[in-house]
Amino acid sequence: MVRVGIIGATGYAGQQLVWYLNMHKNAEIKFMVSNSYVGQEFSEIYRNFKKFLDDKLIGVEDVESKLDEIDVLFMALPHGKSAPFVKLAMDKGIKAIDLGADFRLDSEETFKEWYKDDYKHPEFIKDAVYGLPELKRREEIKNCKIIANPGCYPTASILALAPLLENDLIEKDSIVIDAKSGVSGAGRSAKIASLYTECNESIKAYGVTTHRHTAEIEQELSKIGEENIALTFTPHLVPMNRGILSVTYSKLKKDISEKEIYDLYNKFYENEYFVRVINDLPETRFVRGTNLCDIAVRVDKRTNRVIAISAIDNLIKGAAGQAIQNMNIMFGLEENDGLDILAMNP
Ligand SMILES: NC(=O)C1=CN([C@@H]2O[C@H](COP(=O)(O)OP(=O)(O)OC[C@H]3O[C@@H](n4cnc5c(N)ncnc54)[C@H](OP(=O)(O)O)[C@@H]3O)[C@@H](O)[C@H]2O)C=CC1
Ligand SMILES: CC(=O)N[C@@H](CCC(=O)OP(=O)(O)O)C(=O)O
Repeated sequence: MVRVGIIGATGYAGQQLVWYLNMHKNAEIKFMVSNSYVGQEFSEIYRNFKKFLDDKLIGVEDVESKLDEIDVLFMALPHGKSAPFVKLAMDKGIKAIDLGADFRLDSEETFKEWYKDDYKHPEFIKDAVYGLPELKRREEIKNCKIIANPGCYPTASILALAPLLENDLIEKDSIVIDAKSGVSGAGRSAKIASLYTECNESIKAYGVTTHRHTAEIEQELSKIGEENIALTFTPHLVPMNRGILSVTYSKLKKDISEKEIYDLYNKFYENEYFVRVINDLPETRFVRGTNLCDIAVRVDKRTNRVIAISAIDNLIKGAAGQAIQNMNIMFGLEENDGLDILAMNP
């Protein structure tokens, strides 16, 4: 049994972690931490858990004394807030999985440029592994102390583009990513932009040229493509609760058929339980509630562009599901333990 603690259990990503871990046969939730609801039952905040998980939430000041009870500490906190808890976990020799961005970027300068903040504990960057298992990082994930769990848009976008770069099929300065997210991606805290009246019956681009996920996507794609990649990433907010659709465009380097590209995608993802390379175009409703990522590709012969499209659930493959997938690898469990769920549709 893997014993876990969750800080930020009351946020959207945190409650999704709780949902999956609560029914994970090989994991046991030892404590859940909140900032605003200390002393209340978890099921008072998320009433779908009533009778199934009524444990009381503890405060951040109690975390240190509870670390002896767990094997791994999950953090689903605003940026910059996880690093001090990671330090506590490292001091106790406990593994840490951060759903935020505190250890995702390899360079302190890049972090400062995109997050307008300093890395809180840069001494741990070397110990953190970017936890996207489908990039063939399982050995590193298994042996590391800290998982920097990828962001939601980066997960969808990197998985869509990785086989093209691995096979050197595209011009590296030609990548454009047009991605759309449901509103839960913005978290549960009150913000005017997330109000029903602000986002219902409307769609908008935001963070154009400035979204911090650009750096994360560039970092990981540059490693696969073995050269520095700069790309255009434009996120959009759409009026649905969850889901990300990432539509990527890049210029092909050579004449290659759609069928040949599909063969390369199928080979790249042939042993990946959570990636489905599909012929139909991905839709968020078919991955909703799951840890799956659906991917399809099309070639536009007129422009010689390849369009790779992916769909994920931002809270699951884009956050909590991926974090549990990483935990499963770290603790030698089956990778799909507790995550073997299909979308309920309609
Ligand atoms: N939403 C998503 O789709 C995704 C989110 N993530 C990442 O996961 C993390 C959490 O995001 P999300 O769940 O959306 O955010 P929410 O705003 O929904 O939740 C934030 C959580 O952090 C807690 N918190 C806030 N401030 C503090 C503090 N100073 N000390 C301790 N706890 C604090 C809140 O506690 P309380 O409720 O008690 O106030 C809450 O549990 C972020 O880093 C985000 O980037 C990653 C991928 C996808
Ligand atoms: C719709 C929406 O607002 N989405 C969030 C992405 C949240 C996320 O997962 O990213 P991090 O973990 O890197 O914060 C945003 O664009 O900021």
